[in-house]
Amino acid sequence: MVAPSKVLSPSLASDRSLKQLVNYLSNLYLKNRTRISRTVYITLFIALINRIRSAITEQKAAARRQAELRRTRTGPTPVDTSARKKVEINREFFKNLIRLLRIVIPGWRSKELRLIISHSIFLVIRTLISLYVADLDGKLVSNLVRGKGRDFLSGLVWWMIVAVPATFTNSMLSYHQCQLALQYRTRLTNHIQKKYLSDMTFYALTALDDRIKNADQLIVVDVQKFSNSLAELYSNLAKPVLDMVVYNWSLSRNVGGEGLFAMSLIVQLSANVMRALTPPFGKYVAEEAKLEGEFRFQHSRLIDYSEEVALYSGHEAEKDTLDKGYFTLIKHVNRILRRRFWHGFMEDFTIKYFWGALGLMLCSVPVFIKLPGAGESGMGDRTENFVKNRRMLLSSSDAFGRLMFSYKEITELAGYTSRVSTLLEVIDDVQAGRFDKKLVSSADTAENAAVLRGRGEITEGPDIDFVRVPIVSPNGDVLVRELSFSVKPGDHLLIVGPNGCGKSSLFRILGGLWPVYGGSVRKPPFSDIFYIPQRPYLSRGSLREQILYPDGVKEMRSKGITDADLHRILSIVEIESIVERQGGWDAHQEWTDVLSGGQQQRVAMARLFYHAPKYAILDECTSSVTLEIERVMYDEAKRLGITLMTVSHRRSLWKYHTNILQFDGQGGYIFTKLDAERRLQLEE
Ligand SMILES: Nc1ncnc2c1ncn2[C@@H]1O[C@H](COP(=O)(O)OP(=O)(O)OP(=O)(O)O)[C@@H](O)[C@H]1O
Repeated sequence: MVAPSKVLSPSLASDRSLKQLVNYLSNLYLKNRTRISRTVYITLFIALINRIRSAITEQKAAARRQAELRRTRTGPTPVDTSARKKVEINREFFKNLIRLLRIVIPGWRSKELRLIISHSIFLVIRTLISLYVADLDGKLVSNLVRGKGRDFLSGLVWWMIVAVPATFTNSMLSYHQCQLALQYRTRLTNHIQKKYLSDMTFYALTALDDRIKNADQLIVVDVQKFSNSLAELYSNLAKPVLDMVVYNWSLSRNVGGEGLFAMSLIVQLSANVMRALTPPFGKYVAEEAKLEGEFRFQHSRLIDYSEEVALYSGHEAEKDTLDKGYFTLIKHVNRILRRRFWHGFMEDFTIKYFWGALGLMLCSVPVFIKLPGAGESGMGDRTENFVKNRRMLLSSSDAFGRLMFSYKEITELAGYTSRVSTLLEVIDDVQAGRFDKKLVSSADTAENAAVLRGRGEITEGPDIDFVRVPIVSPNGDVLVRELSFSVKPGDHLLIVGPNGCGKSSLFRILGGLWPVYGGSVRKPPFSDIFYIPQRPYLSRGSLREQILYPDGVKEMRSKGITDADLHRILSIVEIESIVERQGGWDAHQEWTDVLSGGQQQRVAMARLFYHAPKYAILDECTSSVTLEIERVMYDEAKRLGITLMTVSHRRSLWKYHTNILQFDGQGGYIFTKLDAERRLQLEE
């Protein structure tokens, strides 16, 4: 019999296919002009067309709803130039596919391979059951024709018994296919996220390289589509190939034409019955889209704040949040899968077998109940036609149709393979220090080009010492040709200069985000330097985690710090009241929305006191707080023995520093002591 999903598949429901179907049904009608078939064909014909039309309308409406939902949840999809790349089925595709297959099926003993094997076994079982059902069908019909009521009834009982393993196998196949897609996706997402959140790759990918514009879209959407496509392709290729071999071998034992008509009636009638029993899949899909959107949003957020997270070295904390987002989504998808499994079981059983049995009983009416005008020979002719039609339908629409569609699916898979592979290639390049960025025109000058070709030396030490280090932006703009300065523990450095002269860039080099193109840099280990930006980064998590970031509660406990200590830290910057106001330390909020700009800067200061690092970079981080709070902050930081490097235009801050690095915005700079005389000069 033909699955209802196939009858209603969008491809079949296209105008051309519909025309072919109409022609086909008309031919059948002309060949079978008997009284009963005329009535049955006309009814089924109208029902089928109605059903296809309503399926098209439903699908269009669902697609519109999905698109609407995606727009409201995630905003417009960013344009990715890699998407426009021409994708072909060639050596490159197979090479990339094999590379991805090695990730999603990591070994002979992997769960994925076990799933593929059991999926294949169920495919074989389904074909065998189909053959058996075809055989049984033939016997039933022949008993019907011969008027053997007893044999017909016992055949009918068998039919219902076989229905149990048959429908179970079908449900199992779709369950396996979804499980396989999910497994592939989990493997690939874990693989990519592990790489993406190591070695500051998430920062380098956006800031230092132009090839990937929307890593979030690739990781969240394209990986999923690739996984689905790969899982679908296997069953869509394996099944028709298997069917063709088996059906050729078994010659005339097919199910066929009558199945299509019976199924169209069954689909029509069962649509009403099933509606009452169908779980709210629309709601589930909406929820799934919402969770997808949230997961994607978390990735977008990481891109928005990649610099801050990188300088905080917060990749582990971010990975936790992303993993949590992903597993909430997968939990939901798994729940839907289980519902779909039982719904599919029930749907298959009712539509294909229960209603199939009723259809056969309907055909038996003229045999057991004498209809006026119906002759014995007419019955035999009808049966023969039915059997002939069955064979025709299966051989023409099933195996060949599937194989034809599989080419389209392979092309789609090639598209997703190319996108996911490009992401992995660029990640590998970026991790190996190979960047592809459009350079500014000034990078073409001989002198600047020479700077860009060079490489500097980086060593670890107790202090910060830059010797003749060029400051170069990622697009090759040489901001300062040679910068030399040093900061010893206990020195406090003030950095001033016009906008865009390279003040923050200095910290990007210090934090290891930008490459060192020349000279030598000596710096303490990354864990000894703490960065506070002008726009404080507030993570997704509890209020407590905002103070600890990028530490978690486990690290806090291991450091012997308690909530009372955190409370004391907050009271230094006079925001201890937010604990009560926001609902305690464990309260979860979108903190950037609920805290004011000044409060957010104070939380960042509290974070500095919690970590008490050896060095702190304060990048315009007191712009929204009062002079009094600024004083408290500098006094407390110095009391904790933190060496400070401040970027600020505020004069009030000069008195807290011992040295000054002053850029002129033309590539020149002065590095000197910041004593009373110098302060006077600056004030002039
Ligand atoms: N990811 C990037 N890609 C390309 N250019 C960048 C990038 N980040 C910064 N730049 C450029 O580097 C230059 C120096 O930037 P930087 O942020 O160091 O300026 P700044 O001195 O801190 O300025 P401000 O006082 O406005 O914060 C600017 O011209 C900026 O456009």
